Amino acid sequence: MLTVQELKALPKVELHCHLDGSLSLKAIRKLAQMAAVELPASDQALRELVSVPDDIEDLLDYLKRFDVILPLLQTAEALELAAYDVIEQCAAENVRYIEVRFAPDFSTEKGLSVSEAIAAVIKGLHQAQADFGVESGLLVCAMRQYSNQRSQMMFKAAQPFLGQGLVGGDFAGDEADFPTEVIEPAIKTAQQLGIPMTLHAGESHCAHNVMAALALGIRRFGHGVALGGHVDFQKQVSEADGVLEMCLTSNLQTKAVKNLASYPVAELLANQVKITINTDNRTVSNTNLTKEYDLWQRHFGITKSQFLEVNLNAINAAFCSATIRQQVIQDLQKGYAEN
Ligand SMILES: O=c1[nH]cnc2c1ncn2[C@@H]1O[C@H](CO)[C@@H](O)[C@H]1O
Ligand SMILES: [Zn+2]
Repeated sequence: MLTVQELKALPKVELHCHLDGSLSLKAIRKLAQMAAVELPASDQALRELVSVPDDIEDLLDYLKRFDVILPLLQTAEALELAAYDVIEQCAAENVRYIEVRFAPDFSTEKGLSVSEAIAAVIKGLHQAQADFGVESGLLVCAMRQYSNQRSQMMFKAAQPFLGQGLVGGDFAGDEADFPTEVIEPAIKTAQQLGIPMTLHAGESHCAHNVMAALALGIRRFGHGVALGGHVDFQKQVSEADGVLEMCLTSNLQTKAVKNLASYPVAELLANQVKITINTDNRTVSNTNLTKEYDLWQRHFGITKSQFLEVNLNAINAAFCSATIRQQVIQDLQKGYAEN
């Protein structure tokens, strides 16, 4: 087994990380100061406020934790600082490329436009790239519980940022009550606008949401853990070269799986489904990528050469440019040979 230090040093690629769920306590304090919001004085109390305990009920319960952070992300300055903060954390665990996602519609409460919100996050990502050398791309999340019209407006406002830092789109939020069929019109609009799409699907015991997304031409699935036990579906995903953005700690917390033993890693690997390892929300889930890798090696016996494969799956499925892809593949191969 690799030590935590060795895991931390390995170059990594992450495809599934929410900006609003991944802020350091230091950044949260700074943002609260900027928004004139009072926070608990002790870091322990603050962590309890912004992270989930183990005994939450489900995804909707999990999503309530974002209510503390979102009021702090209502200005361009705040969003820029937040994006910079997430990349700073990624640099500390040698992430070479990351796709960071957020919902612009959640940052318009105080009059910021969707375009201004996106521009601010991209500015923070670019500044951090210059300072820390971590390549990144932005994904905009539409929310499943919003109307198709609202999501379509968001994607239209986002589209001009493609090639300027924006690399794709997503749907997050309440998957159980708003299945893929309901959001299909907005997905199609995004695709017509040329926005590469990933989708939270198969997170809330709804394997069919993955299949519905696959039928729409989508090849990246946030979580996809509900495919466990559905061998036919797994084979279809594998044949279509689909990739799962798996987030173990988050899935245990939201009860997407009952326990570690029922996490379908062996099954997915046996059926050649490509998987990637991600945090989902560093702060809300109280994790980081190194911790996730450690869980994967401890509980599923994933080896160093499999970690390389997982990272190659990620960079090959990433919505980055060919130049970045080549550079990151080189970094991965060099890093795994050396470490
Ligand atoms: O695991 C998840 N499943 C579904 N939605 C999520 C998850 N994590 C975060 N969000 C939602 O995505 C928004 C934009 O980042 C967050 O505000 C949260 O509501
Ligand atoms: Zn997510």
